[in-house]
Amino acid sequence: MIKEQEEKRADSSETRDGTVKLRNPHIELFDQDILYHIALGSKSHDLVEMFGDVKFVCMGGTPKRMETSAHYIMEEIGYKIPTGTTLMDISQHSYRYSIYKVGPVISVSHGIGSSSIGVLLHEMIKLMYHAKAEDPIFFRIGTCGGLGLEPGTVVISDDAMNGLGNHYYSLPILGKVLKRPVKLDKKLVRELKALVAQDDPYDTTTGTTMCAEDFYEGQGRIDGAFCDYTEVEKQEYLKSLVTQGVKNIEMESVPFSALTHQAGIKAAIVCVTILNRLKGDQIAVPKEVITQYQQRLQILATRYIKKYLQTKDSSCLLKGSFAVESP
Ligand SMILES: O=P(O)(O)O[C@H]1O[C@H](CO)[C@@H](O)[C@H]1O
Ligand SMILES: O=c1cc[nH]c(=O)[nH]1
Repeated sequence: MIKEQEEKRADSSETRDGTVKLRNPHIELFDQDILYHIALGSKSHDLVEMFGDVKFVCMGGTPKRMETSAHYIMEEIGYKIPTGTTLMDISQHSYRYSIYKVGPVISVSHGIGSSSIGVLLHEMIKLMYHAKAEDPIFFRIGTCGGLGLEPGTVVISDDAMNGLGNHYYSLPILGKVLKRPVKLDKKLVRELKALVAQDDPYDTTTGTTMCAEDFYEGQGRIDGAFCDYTEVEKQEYLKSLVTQGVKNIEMESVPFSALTHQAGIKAAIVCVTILNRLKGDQIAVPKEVITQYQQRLQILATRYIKKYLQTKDSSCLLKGSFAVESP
């Protein structure tokens, strides 16, 4: 009972008026808050006008995936931009991350690994705060290595842990290690699972995601530039992960789930396996197949977004960002 209550409380991302609260008293004292890596600022841009309607922030590793995803969402939610214009990368002048906006949905790339997504999360959370966006939900849609799963399987994370099996995000701050607990919204996991269609031609499962600090040795691969362990030791390690309920390995789940939880933002991670790590390390799947696999993530996230928009006031389908196409 107590556990249930705790879960309910922890699952609730809602602050009293739904806007994102910052746990940083300094920001309010600045003349302007410069969101350096996304090339936006609280004074240089009207962030409320630009992003006040945001309900979803979808993140994924590559700019191309997030641009494609924005186009897919645009099609699916029936969002129109003027003929002769195209979606534009709002943070193009940062040369770091790419941000697309389609009505109430932001689609943004986060690069590889904890520090890259960590920096972006600070700035996206602050962006939501400055924009006064209400109850935004964050999704990470990514690729991963599966453990005993058929390539192309979709994994909805219900927990995340680091390479030491810890369910917290540790970061050295002022010379001391700060640990922030990992927490994903259980209700959101259930809602996403409920959107899996019986005739989806692939499996969708839930489980713990391991977040590695590296693609090669950090994930126990034997195909990096260095390797000080044997194939047998690697297999033992991967099997021990399976016994801990780990379904997949990627590189951002821990900071993503810890920092969104810290900000009181509901968040979910949906990844597609591009290989079965119990069978090998090299990614031999053709790029076109990986692109098809990635569409499965867009499909699931978009089902959720559409359902949300159908049940809420569709007037949030208002503002986007587009650029005029050159003739
Ligand atoms: O496909 P993305 O979202 O980049 O996610 C996975 O792929 C990258 C490694 O190839 C890491 O970022 C990992 O988390
Ligand atoms: O094995 C994999 C595949 C994609 N991304 C990862 O981090 N690991």
